[in-house]
Amino acid sequence: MRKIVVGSRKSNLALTQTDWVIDHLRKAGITNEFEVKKIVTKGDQILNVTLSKVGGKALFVKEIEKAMYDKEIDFAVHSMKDMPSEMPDGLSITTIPVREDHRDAYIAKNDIPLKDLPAGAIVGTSSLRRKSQILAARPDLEIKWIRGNIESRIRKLNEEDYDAIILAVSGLKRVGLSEELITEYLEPDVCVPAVGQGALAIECREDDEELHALLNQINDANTEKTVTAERTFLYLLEGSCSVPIGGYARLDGGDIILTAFVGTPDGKTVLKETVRGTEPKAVGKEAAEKLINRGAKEIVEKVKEELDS
Ligand SMILES: NCc1[nH]cc(CCC(=O)O)c1CC(=O)O
Repeated sequence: MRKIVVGSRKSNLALTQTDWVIDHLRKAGITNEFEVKKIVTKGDQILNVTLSKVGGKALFVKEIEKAMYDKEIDFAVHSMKDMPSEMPDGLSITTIPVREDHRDAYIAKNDIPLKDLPAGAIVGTSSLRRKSQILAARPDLEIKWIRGNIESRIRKLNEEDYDAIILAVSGLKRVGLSEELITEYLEPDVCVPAVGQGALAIECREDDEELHALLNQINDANTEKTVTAERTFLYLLEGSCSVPIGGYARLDGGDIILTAFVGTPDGKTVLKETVRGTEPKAVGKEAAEKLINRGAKEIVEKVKEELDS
């Protein structure tokens, strides 16, 4: 029986996600041997600059994709929200397992609620999407960039001058940190999450049909539907996680309900649309068109120009 080699970044989050997938494949009855191969990516090496300035999420996936082309690895597990909206030739996201919590977590020193933070309090995040929405709710706060893995952000909250930080609930749970750290769960009506947040993307060679059949055992049709609606919207806006875009879709009976967000980094303009429908791509497209009609493309273009300069 074929041994399957899985590529993973070295971070605790990446290794945990990879182990989660292998564990679920085993539980689904797959008896193949699995080997995990650790790969160091550029994104892991560059820690002292704003992520959006150095090329965004592509930095985390390039080396892994090369290993896949070279057949050094057979598949890789990524955070869905780190996946570019377009995939390189010959590789695709073949499998989407069931989604973890989609929300952002607000974690404050001394558990002070977001509405009670004093003016000028410092909130740490390196995401323009989070910055835009936090400033929209609280224009009197200060946003300060914070980098590093989840564990080191929690440490920086305790040791540096941050009053609060924002992290994905899913990441926190996956690395085994306690949800008791969370002061508030930010529902999508307060902070629309990143497209794909909480979901995993399993990427492999398009022609590896034997592997597709195995991986299909852990595909989750509902997550696939909602993530497809979200990613269609992201693709049509030519967005990535380095610009202030968010999208979250849920199911209501047979309907998909997508809330899509585009804002300016200063939070002064916040555009949101909620679209309901039955076909994921049509829902994503309708949300994109509605936001584009309201000037979303111009916002995205302007942010991209500022990041380039
Ligand atoms: N941007 C980094 C990143 N990429 C994926 C996750 C975990 C969240 C997820 O699984 O979607 C995180 C951490 C965070 O945003 O707090």
